[in-house]
Amino acid sequence: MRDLWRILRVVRRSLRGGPLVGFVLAVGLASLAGVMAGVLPGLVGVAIGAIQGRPASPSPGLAGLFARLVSGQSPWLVIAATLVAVTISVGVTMAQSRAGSELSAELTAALRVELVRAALWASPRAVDAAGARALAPKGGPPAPPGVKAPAVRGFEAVKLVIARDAAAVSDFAVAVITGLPQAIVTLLVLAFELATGGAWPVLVGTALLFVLSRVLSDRASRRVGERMQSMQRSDTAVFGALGEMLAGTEELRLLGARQTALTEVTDAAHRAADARRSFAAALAASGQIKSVLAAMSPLVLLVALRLSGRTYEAGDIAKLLLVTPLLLARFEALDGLRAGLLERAPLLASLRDLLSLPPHPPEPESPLPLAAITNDEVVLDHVGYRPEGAQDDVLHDVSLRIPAGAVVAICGASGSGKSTLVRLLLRLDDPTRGKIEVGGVDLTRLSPRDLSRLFAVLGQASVLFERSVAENLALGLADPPDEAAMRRLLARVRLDDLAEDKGGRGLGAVVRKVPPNFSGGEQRRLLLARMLLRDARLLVLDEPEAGLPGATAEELLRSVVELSAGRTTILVTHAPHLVKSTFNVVLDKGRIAAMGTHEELVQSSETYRALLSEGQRKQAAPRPHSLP
Ligand SMILES: Nc1ncnc2c1ncn2[C@@H]1O[C@H](COP(=O)(O)OP(=O)(O)OP(=O)(O)O)[C@@H](O)[C@H]1O
Repeated sequence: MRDLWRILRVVRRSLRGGPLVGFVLAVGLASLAGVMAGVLPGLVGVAIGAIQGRPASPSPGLAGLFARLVSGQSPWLVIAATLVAVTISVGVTMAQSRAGSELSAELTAALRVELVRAALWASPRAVDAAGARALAPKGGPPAPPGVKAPAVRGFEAVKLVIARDAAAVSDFAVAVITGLPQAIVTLLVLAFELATGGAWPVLVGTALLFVLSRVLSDRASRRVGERMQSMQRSDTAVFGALGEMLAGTEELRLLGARQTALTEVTDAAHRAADARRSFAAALAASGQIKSVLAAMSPLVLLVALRLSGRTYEAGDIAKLLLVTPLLLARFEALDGLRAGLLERAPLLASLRDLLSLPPHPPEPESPLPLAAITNDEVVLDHVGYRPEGAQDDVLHDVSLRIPAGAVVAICGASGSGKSTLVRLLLRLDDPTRGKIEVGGVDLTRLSPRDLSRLFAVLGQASVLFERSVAENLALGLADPPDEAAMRRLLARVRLDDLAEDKGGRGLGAVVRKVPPNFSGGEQRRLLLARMLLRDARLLVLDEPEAGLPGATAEELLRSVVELSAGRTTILVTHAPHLVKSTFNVVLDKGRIAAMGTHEELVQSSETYRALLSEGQRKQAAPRPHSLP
C-alpha cells in the first residue's frame, strides 16, 4: 500500500488540470454509489411489502425513512418511487464508473510521463539495472523454460513497465481509491439497516460465509498471483525477442538466420500462450470457489432467520435475499483489494524502483552559472575510473591540460580507455578519483542542464532519429536555427545536395534506418553538422571517422579540424596522422603513454609509431582493381 501511495504522490505533478477534482469526484461518486447500493434492497423490500398490502415495519434506517414516507400510498406510487431510486442508483454507478475510467486514463498518462522522465534523467546504467530487477523472479515460480536471460533485457523490461504496467497499476490504483470507500460505505449502510431491522444474524452469517470462502480460495488466489507473474515474464520475453528481431531484419536475412529467429519468437510466443492459459485456469478455479459460496448464501440467510426466531414478511425476506449476496460481494471487494495489492506487489516495487532513480548527474547544491567559466581550458587532475563491479581501473591517474582553443587528438589502441575518458568529460559517468575542470570550474559544480550548452558532441553512439533532416539538426535547440543557417552548414560539411534540395532531397527529407536512405558518410556528416550547429564552447568527437572507408574518413577528419577552428576540440581518433592537430595524447592501458605533436611523437613514442603503422596498414590494404 505504501508503494502505491508513493507512486501516486510522484505522479501528482504530471496530472493535467486540477488533479484533486478528478480524485474528489471519483471518491465522492463511489461513496454515493456505495450508499445507494446499501439502501436499494431495503427500498425494494418496502415496495414488495406495499404490493402485498403489508407495509414493512418502519425501522430507523434509510429504508425505514422511505417506508414512513410512502406509508399509506398506493402500491403503484411506491413502485414508481422505488423505480426512481433504482434509476438514480444506476445513474450514480454509471457516473462513478465513468469518473473512475477518466481518472484511470489520466493517471496512466501521468505515470507514463513520470516513468519516462525518470528513465531519461537517470543514468542509463541504473535504468538498465532497474529493468533487470523488474524481470527477476521475486519469490514466485521460476520463469517458464525458454524465457531469455533477463539480465540483458533491462531496457526491454523498462519499455514494458512504461507501456503496459503503468496502465495496470493506474487501473488498480483507481480501483483502490474508489473501491475502498464504496465497499466500506455499503457495508456500513447495510450493517445499520440490518442491525436496526433486527436482522443482525444475517450480517454475522454472511461474514462467516465470507471467511470460509477466504480460507478455501486463499491458495487459489496465491496461485493466480504466481501465474500472473509467470505470464508477465513470458510476455516480456516475447516483447524483447520481437524488438531485437525487428531491429535486425536485414542482418537476419543476410546471415540466413530468419528461420532461427522465427523459431525463437514462435517458441517464446507459445510459452507465453501456455503461461496465459495456465493463468486463466487458476483464475477460473479461484472464481468457481467464490461462486459456489455465493450460491449458498440464501441457505445462510434461512439459517440466520431461523436463529433470530422472528417471523418475516415477504418484503423483508426479499430484502434480505438481496442483501446477502451484496454483503458477500462487498466483503469480496475489500478482500480483492488486499489480494490485488499482494499480487501486484512486484509490479508496484518495479515502478517505485524506476521512479525513485536519482537524476544523473545530480544537481549540485549551489551550481555555478556557465558564465563562471571564463576560458575554455580543460584540465584533468589525477583522474581514475573503475566501472561499478569491475575488478580493475580502466583509467589510472590521468592528468592532462588542454589549452583553450586547441585541437587535441586522443589516440591509443582499442580498449586503451579513450571512450571512457570522453564519457567522464561529458559526465555520462563520474571519475572514481580526481576531478575534471573547464576554465578552472569543477564540472560537478555545473548544473547538468548546462552541460549540453558547454559541450557539443559527436559520439560513437550518436544517432540520427527517424525524422526530417531539419528536425534532426535542430533537436534540443531552444531557438531552432533558420533554414538559411542550416543550409549554409550543410554546404560546409559538403552535403550540397541536401543544402540545395537537389535530387528531391532537402531539409524535409526523412532519415530512415532500415533500409537506410543516407550513406554511412552522409550520416556522419549530418551528425557533424548537428554538432556544429550547437553554440557550445567545447567540441568533443569520439571516432567520427569510425566505420568509414579511408578516403571518406580522411575527408571527414579534415572537415572536423577545419570547421572546429577556434573552439577547444577533443577528438578521439585512430588516425591522428590525418588530423594534423597541434597536440596528440597517446593512451595505453588506461594511462597516458606519451604527449606531443605528431612529429615529436613519431620521434619519441614507440606506442604512437605502432598505432600509426597499424592505421596505415589498414589504409593501404590491397584492393582488387580489375579482373584478369
Ligand atoms: N562498464 C564497464 N565494465 C567493465 N569494463 C569496462 C566498462 N566500460 C569499459 N570497460 C573496459 O574499459 C576498457 C576501455 O574501454 P574504452 O571503451 O574506453 O576503450 P577505447 O579506447 O575507447 O576502445 P575503442 O577504440 O575500441 O573504442 C576496455 O577494456 C573495456 O572493456
